[in-house]
Amino acid sequence: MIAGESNDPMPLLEARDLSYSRNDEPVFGPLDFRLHAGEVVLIEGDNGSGKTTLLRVLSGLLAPGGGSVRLNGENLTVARLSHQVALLGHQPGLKADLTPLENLNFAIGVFGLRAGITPHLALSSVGLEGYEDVPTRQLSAGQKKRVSLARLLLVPAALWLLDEPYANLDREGIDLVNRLLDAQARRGGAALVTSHGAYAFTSGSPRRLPLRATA
Ligand SMILES: Nc1ncnc2c1ncn2[C@@H]1O[C@H](COP(=O)(O)OP(=O)(O)OP(=O)(O)O)[C@@H](O)[C@H]1O
Repeated sequence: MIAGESNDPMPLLEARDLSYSRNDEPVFGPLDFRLHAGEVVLIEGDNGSGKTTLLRVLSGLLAPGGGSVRLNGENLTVARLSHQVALLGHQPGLKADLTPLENLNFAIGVFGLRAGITPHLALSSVGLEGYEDVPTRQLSAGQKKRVSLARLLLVPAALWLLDEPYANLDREGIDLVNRLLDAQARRGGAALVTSHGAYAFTSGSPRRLPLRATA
């Protein structure tokens, strides 16, 4: 039994005995953790400790080797994942030939749109006003990262899985990520964040989930 289980409100995300192995070699786990609405949790670990692999399992890209993941008390399904979980990976996940606006409209078509925001508003919130119609291939790495952040703002997912969201960003971009995480927590969402940087989510003192290389 996990400490505090009987008194806890329903967690947004719950992992029990979660593990992943590759070629019979353990990558992480078994892990038990819960993430509640309004929480940002930092996943910490050395290079190769399994942080990216964990996020890929939680986002449904990889099947768990063992254990279970529940979202709002229910087992993961592809339909639930696509509308409730947003993954920001190492790669920006954008079509290079499309403009930022076209990329965002594509994402809205697949994942839906959060109430009260538009693609133009999202792009201006991440400092990309004036870049709406530029082919994405012409953007810098940091500007592409900002388009990915605009996509997070647009989609209605309650759970954000952010893999090194600060990578390629300047100081102002780092502050932007922290403001977005704050806003996500305040509106009742939650986020799991991997980062090597000491600048990660400095608002309050976020809970930390340590991962250790198992091999
Ligand atoms: N596609 C793959 N094929 C085989 N092994 C892989 C693959 N991806 C990752 N690994 C291995 O799985 C382990 C965990 O990798 P993972 O990328 O999850 O670590 P990480 O904690 O995110 O690392 P980093 O801090 O360097 O980003 C490593 O030992 C890595 O070599």
